[in-house]
Amino acid sequence: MLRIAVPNKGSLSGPASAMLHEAGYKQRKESKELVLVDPENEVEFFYLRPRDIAIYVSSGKLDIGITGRDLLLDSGADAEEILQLGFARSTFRYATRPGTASGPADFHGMTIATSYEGIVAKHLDDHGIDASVVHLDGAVETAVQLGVAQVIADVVETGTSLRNAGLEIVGEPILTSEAVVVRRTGAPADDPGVQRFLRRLQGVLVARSYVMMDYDCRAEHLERAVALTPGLESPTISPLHNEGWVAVRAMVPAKDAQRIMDDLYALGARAILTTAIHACRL
Ligand SMILES: Nc1ncnc2c1ncn2[C@@H]1O[C@H](COP(=O)(O)OP(=O)(O)OP(=O)(O)O)[C@@H](O)[C@H]1O
Ligand SMILES: O=P(O)(O)OC[C@H]1O[C@H](OP(=O)(O)OP(=O)(O)O)[C@H](O)[C@@H]1O
Ligand SMILES: [Mg+2]
Repeated sequence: MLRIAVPNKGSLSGPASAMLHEAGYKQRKESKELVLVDPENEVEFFYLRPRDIAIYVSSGKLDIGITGRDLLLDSGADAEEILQLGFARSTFRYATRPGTASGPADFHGMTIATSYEGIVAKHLDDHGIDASVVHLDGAVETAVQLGVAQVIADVVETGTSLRNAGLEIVGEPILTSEAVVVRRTGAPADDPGVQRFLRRLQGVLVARSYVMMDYDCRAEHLERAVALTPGLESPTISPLHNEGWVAVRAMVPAKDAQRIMDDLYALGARAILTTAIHACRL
């Protein structure tokens, strides 16, 4: 049975469970459940603190886990990401009060507050910056106001938390993060259970970002129409009862669907329909 670590709290928890549910797995009904067996799908889910997940996976006690890239890197655990999941997207950045520093090179002798000590210590070391790091569990934006640090390093999504604390970003992003699937570094890549799990999640990712598009067009416009809807491999073309017309079916990126429909219409295509994809295996 495949043993999978799932975040039990925080920003990753809800979207991770939703994605697993969409992939056909049983998910816990109550936030107090710590382990859930899904015998039909031959998997066992362990609900763990997001920060601990890479450590469990690197120990080999669990086969794979869902966590944030930033948490994986911060842990220093011997684990690697094998699939990007597209949620909990953020950047990791330094911030200060305006006028404190124009770049990380100015941090010499300052104190930096963060919940991600591993990432910050490595970044400072890599750039030869001699600053102290103070570890805080959360709400690090307040550390400057309370005089615990002159600089913070934290997760930034919209920047609202920084603005509310009167802070501004300094320097380039230290890293960009999103939810990822991790496994122990060098674990066999061809494990059939892991491969099946990844295919299911990839199916969800595709179903979320593509729609199916159908339309009719005159045969003489087919090449130009197909250039707009090339599909993932190649579109399906079927003859219509009306001579000189064909029906086309292709997957298109959901975000482009309306623009493509406009362009197809302008080309003379008609009966243009888009439908949601609920699940797929490519
Ligand atoms: N506002 C946010 N937007 C996007 N991703 C976020 C946000 N806050 C945290 N994350 C991501 O969530 C993961 C951190 O999860 P974790 O549960 O430790 O923290 P949290 O979501 O801040 O919850 P908590 O309230 O328990 O601190 C990281 O991968 C981080 O990049
Ligand atoms: O750029 P924003 O959209 O404001 O999002 C970033 C904030 O969200 C998270 O905080 P969270 O609310 O989880 O609290 P925490 O700092 O205690 O973890 C993160 O730690 C930042 O503080
Ligand atoms: Mg947080």
